[in-house]
Amino acid sequence: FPLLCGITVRTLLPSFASEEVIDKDHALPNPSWSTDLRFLFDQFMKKCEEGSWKRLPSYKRNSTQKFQDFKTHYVDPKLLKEEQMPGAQLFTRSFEDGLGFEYVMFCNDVENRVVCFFQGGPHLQGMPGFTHGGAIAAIIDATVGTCAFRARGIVMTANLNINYKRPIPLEETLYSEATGLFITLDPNKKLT
Ligand SMILES: CCCCC/C=C\C/C=C\CCCCCCCC(=O)SCCNC(=O)CCNC(=O)[C@H](O)C(C)(C)COP(=O)(O)OP(=O)(O)OC[C@H]1O[C@@H](n2cnc3c(N)ncnc32)[C@H](O)[C@@H]1OP(=O)(O)O
Repeated sequence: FPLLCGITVRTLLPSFASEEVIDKDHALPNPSWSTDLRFLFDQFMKKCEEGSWKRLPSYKRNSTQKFQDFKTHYVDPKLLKEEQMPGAQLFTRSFEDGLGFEYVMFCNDVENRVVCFFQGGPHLQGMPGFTHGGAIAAIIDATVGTCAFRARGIVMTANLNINYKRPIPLEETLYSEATGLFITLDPNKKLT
């Protein structure tokens, strides 16, 4: 699946403590967003108005029909009892505003494309001053996975290759490249 993944990374001071709100759409600007991230967001919102692109909302938990189908068809119900994982939430949305993954995805379903604009917060640090490679992998996986999911339905990552061309320094904008293999799940096979 073709992917255009723009990654904007900068580190921020932890000044935006917010109450956890599960149902809030987090793929919208908040005060921690850099000028770059805001600029890219505004550019793609204009494309949305023209009709070719759509902004994807993002929540800490997912209750879409396909997500429910995944749980129903592929996962042992014993693993999914709400009382056994009351705090479960989407990894990339499990930080307070500004501290972790700040991102927004836009999709173009005609062209099978998803673009993600991402800003890493201070809790994603790896080597001092740089974004952790695992955090970069996570956001790429989520982006390519969303693209595959929209094109083919319920998929899981079988393989992800990332070229970390340079460490991502703080306060800079740059691009990473990746390829991934996503397998459409067999409805006759349980995962566990
Ligand atoms: C998941 C979507 C839920 C709904 C989401 C709803 C809304 C979206 C909201 C948020 C989006 C967030 C997006 C997050 C994306 C994150 C994705 C992940 O991180 S997934 C987690 C990591 N991945 C895994 O845990 C997968 C573990 N592996 C497996 O479970 C299995 O290996 C498998 C990938 C399911 C494949 O197993 P299966 O039995 O189904 O298939 P086969 O093994 O028979 O293989 C089929 C076919 O593919 C070839 N294959 C398999 N693996 C590879 C590989 N690594 N490299 C190359 N080829 C591979 C295999 O040879 C077979 O080929 P053939 O048919 O020709 O024989």
